[in-house]
Amino acid sequence: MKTIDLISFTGKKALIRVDFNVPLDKDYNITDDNRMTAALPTINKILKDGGAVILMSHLGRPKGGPEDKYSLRHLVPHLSDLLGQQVEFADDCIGTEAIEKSKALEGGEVLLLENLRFYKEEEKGDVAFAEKLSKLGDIYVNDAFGTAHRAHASTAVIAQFFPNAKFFGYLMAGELKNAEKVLNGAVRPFTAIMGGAKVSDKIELIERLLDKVDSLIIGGGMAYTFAKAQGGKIGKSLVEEDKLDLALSLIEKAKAKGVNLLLPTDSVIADNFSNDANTAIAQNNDIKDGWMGLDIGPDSIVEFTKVVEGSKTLLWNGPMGVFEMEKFEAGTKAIGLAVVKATENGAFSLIGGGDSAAAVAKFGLTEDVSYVSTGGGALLEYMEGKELPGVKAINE
Ligand SMILES: Nc1ncnc2c1ncn2[C@@H]1O[C@H](COP(=O)(O)OP(=O)(O)O)[C@@H](O)[C@H]1O
Ligand SMILES: O=C(OP(=O)(O)O)[C@H](O)COP(=O)(O)O
Repeated sequence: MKTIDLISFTGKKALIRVDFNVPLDKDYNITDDNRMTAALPTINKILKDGGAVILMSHLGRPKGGPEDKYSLRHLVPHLSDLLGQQVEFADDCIGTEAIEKSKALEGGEVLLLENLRFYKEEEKGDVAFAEKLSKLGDIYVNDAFGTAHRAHASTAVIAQFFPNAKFFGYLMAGELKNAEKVLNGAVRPFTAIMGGAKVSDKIELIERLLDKVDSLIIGGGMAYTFAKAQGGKIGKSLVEEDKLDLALSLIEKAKAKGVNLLLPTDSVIADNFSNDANTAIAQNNDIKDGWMGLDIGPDSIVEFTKVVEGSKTLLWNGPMGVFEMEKFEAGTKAIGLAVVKATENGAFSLIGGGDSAAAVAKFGLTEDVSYVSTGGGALLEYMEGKELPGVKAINE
């Protein structure tokens, strides 16, 4: 793999695409800095070599012009703390200020550019815009795994201007290595745990995983589409009516391939979507009219936990319930603890997806699993077997 270990950055300016798309509260405090800390090893290696670092990123989804709430300026104090040195900031990612500040940058110094998505050219993958960005550095490094599934100017198009000077950062390399380990080098038994809101988001992944896993656990909101497809009464639980046939065919495929498919047998049900709702336990095929399933129930926890704890490779994408509300967090927490127990017993556990990472963090388990990916959509697409534009651009 073409990583930054192949070169020394002494006397060079590295232009690094990072994914600093971090959540901010209304006072611009960073509520989860995982994506920033994950990029530190790359930045520090280049600084240690004596190189200068120019960081570029997007933040949020601005509509194509500057908006203060999406300014990367808000990240400068925390990034300076993390690096133990003052980070310079340019009010624009191209133009005179960016050029002058990059030129003036000495080895060991760090410059952060303003949000790339303040230009609509970024998401359009505009070649002229990519070329302007490319002028700022001598070497291009892509460490933005979370954005690697986007064919944008800074993530993919820019690479053509560095035919002999484009590399993966350590975060990219680590993410790809771990995803590969699960997808093509899994020690058995291999269990995938899928959850979250919608089946439709994860169909392709489920289909592909049926060729790889020994067990597939399906929980969360998507489980009710399976329950209804099998003739169950699901009240007003989340359902995708147009995916009922697909759910049945996935059950059939699992059977044909000898995959142990586990669906919840019971649920924590509620009379409305709120932490103040009245709750009860119900069989998954017998949920009262007007009630909805918002977490897996106690019997399902026991069944799922057994399989998780006996696994040697685990891929977890999507929470088991509405873990953001205390009344519906038990299923996700129990599965998280089972993943940790399996990991302590030698399993490799990979957690992916923004909400799954948030759930693991909420229960304080981040340090106790093998790897929490910084990618949501990017990891899913990689696992589905798609070529990520950000990866392809470096490799070709
Ligand atoms: N039974 C359920 N009913 C409604 N929403 C659910 C249910 N179970 C989980 N969810 C919601 O699904 C969301 C996460 O789904 P998703 O985006 O697919 O996960 P990820 O970001 O980990 O890939 C969470 O906000 C969670 O509250
Ligand atoms: O947060 C991100 O992806 P994710 O929501 O899939 O985790 C990335 O920064 C990509 O952002 P985008 O989905 O606006 O292109």
